[in-house]
Amino acid sequence: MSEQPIYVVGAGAWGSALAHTLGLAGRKVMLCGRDEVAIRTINEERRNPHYLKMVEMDAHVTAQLGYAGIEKAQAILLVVPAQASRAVLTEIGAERLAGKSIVLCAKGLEKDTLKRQSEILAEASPKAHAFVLSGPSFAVDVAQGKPTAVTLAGESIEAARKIVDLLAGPTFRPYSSDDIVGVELAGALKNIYALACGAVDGAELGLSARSSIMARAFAEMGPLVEAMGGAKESLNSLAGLGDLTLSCTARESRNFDFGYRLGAGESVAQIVDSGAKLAEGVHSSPVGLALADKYQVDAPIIKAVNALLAGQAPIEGLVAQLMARPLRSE
Ligand SMILES: NC(=O)C1=CN([C@@H]2O[C@H](COP(=O)(O)OP(=O)(O)OC[C@H]3O[C@@H](n4cnc5c(N)ncnc54)[C@H](OP(=O)(O)O)[C@@H]3O)[C@@H](O)[C@H]2O)C=CC1
Ligand SMILES: O=C(CO)COP(=O)(O)O
Repeated sequence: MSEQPIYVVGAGAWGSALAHTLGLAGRKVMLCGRDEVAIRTINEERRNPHYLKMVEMDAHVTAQLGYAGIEKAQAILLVVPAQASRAVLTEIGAERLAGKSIVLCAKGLEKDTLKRQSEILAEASPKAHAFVLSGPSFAVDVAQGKPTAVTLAGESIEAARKIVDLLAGPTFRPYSSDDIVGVELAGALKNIYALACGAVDGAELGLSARSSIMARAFAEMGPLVEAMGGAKESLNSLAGLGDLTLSCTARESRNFDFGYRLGAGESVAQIVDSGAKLAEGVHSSPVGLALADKYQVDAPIIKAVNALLAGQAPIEGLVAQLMARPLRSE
């Protein structure tokens, strides 16, 4: 029997980049999208007309509308925005996902429910096996074959290693972890902090201020991760420190860019109305704050980002408030 394809659900920037890199590694891939023109163009012209247009999609990748045949997938990568995951999993259906390895690639927390991606999967298909892919990885870099290392978490190291072997390629190197909670929180929270660091840059508060926010963000994450059942040590990883560093320093990060524009004086509405790309942190910020409240963890930077998004204060005022907090040891 010929090799069953890996299904990649979501033909946006990250889904297309992952499909292409898996194809380059010799894997058979089915890329599932919802846009007819994109599907046709990928199959006929080997490029996604909406995302990463410069990339010639590897010949191992086929695209299709919807999820036909997904029950036979070797593994499934879920690569839609965090707020869309539940609807997509529900549409695919619990039965077709049962017993399958599902690699959750979104870096976000669900609004209203405060759920992580693996919790959403457990509700949508209790018999599916959750894995989490996270770490410093811009789609454009991965798609262009630039060297990238990421974290792949599963219920156990042994389980994670099987998926690592399936996804690894010459330029894409996953490291295994058994801390699903820590890894998915790291990915979601770094987007909130990227908004803060972007705003600091946009307001020209200086590189020293930006690094201070990054370091304090790293310290802020630990107690929340631990309170929610993850391991603080998981933050010393590609998914933790690695992604925080990338997203908090690069204008290529959509979250950083969104924050930058806020810091430079635009409002959330202006940025959204201008057709800004997906910035997961905008949706995850209120969830992060609610979780910090729920677990009684001090999270002044997440609080500040929420105030910034709500238009309650400019970043300059919020940083001044952070500077006025009681002095203490690190
Ligand atoms: N881009 C990156 O560098 C990285 C992104 N990620 C994470 O991956 C996730 C996806 O990001 P990314 O691919 O960049 O985002 P994009 O905005 O580039 O793409 C999102 C894709 O999901 C599709 N989609 C949106 N809503 C639905 C829905 N309800 N049902 C079906 N499909 C839907 C979109 O379809 P349509 O085009 O038709 O709107 C689009 O193809 C995010 O959580 C992000 O944080 C993680 C690492 C790197
Ligand atoms: O997660 C990412 C890089 O690791 C992509 O970041 P943005 O979603 O901010 O562009």
